[in-house]
Amino acid sequence: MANRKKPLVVVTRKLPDSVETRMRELFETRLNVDDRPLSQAELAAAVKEADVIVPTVTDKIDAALLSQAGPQLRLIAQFGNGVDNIDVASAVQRGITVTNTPGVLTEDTADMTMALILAVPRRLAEGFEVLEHGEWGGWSPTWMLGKRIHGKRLGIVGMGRIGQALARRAAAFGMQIHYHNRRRLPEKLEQGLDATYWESLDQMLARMDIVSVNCPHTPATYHLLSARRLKLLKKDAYIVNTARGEIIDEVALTRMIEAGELAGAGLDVFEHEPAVNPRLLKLAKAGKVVLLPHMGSATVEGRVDMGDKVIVNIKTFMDGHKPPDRVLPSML
Ligand SMILES: O=CC(=O)O
Repeated sequence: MANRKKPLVVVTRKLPDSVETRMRELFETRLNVDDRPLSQAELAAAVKEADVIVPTVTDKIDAALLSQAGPQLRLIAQFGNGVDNIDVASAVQRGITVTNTPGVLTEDTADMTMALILAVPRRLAEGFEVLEHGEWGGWSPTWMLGKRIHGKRLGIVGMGRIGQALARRAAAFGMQIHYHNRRRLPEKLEQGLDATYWESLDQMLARMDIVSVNCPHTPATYHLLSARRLKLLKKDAYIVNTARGEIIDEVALTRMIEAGELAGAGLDVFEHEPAVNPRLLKLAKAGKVVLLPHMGSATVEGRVDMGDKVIVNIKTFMDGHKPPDRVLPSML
């Protein structure tokens, strides 16, 4: 650690105050006080010097960047659950450990998913807009009717922590829970969730009223909901995505909603963030989609918990132990 007593930890974005204070106490820390995202050149300068880098979902830590890392870089402690911004295999090959912050954003992300499941069929954004524009003519038996949630079939794609937390919420709203996952859940867990397993994603998609994407983005899940698969959905089905934009073929999805081949969508994530396809924005104006700017895990409590996890991972690693939230290529 190059004549330094404490490891140099470079943090790429502004983190909650309490997290930054604790980091300063424990490590030699370079923070990003004005929260401007770092360019690739600035990231390269950081990995040349840092013992530990703390990136987030918006930083591209690919093989090209890692090839510029100094030999002192030992740990990439991601502030976030998803690690699709990091070339984990390259990092591990170079002897760099990668960690993330699983678990602490499960409930918040499941809440946001449920919020979108409610918002799209029940036309929340449209209702708000009517009031905002002073266009409300009063209650009417046939005006602003949405679709009932109760009794509908929810198909969860990816039944990990967030998928399961969503299943518990949706069951409380009277929805029937279906899921597709690489591995079937243990029988007890599946029964506890009263969830129906579909080995075939295609077959599940064809029968659902609402489909929620809750799997990680990996090479295997890129465009998992391809144009072909989206066509399997019922014409009056809705899609919700709080995972990663890349899992759905966004152009195909947009085209299908425009053509009336799908009822609508609730999206918290996009294929080319922070850019949002203007055609999706147009569909939002028309009340067909509800769009949010990647807010799934955005709670004060969640972000502090994520920061605390990052600190535990760094401290444990620096103390010579295996950090609790190691990410291995075999897990992806
Ligand atoms: O999207 C946020 C995360 O993966 O933590």
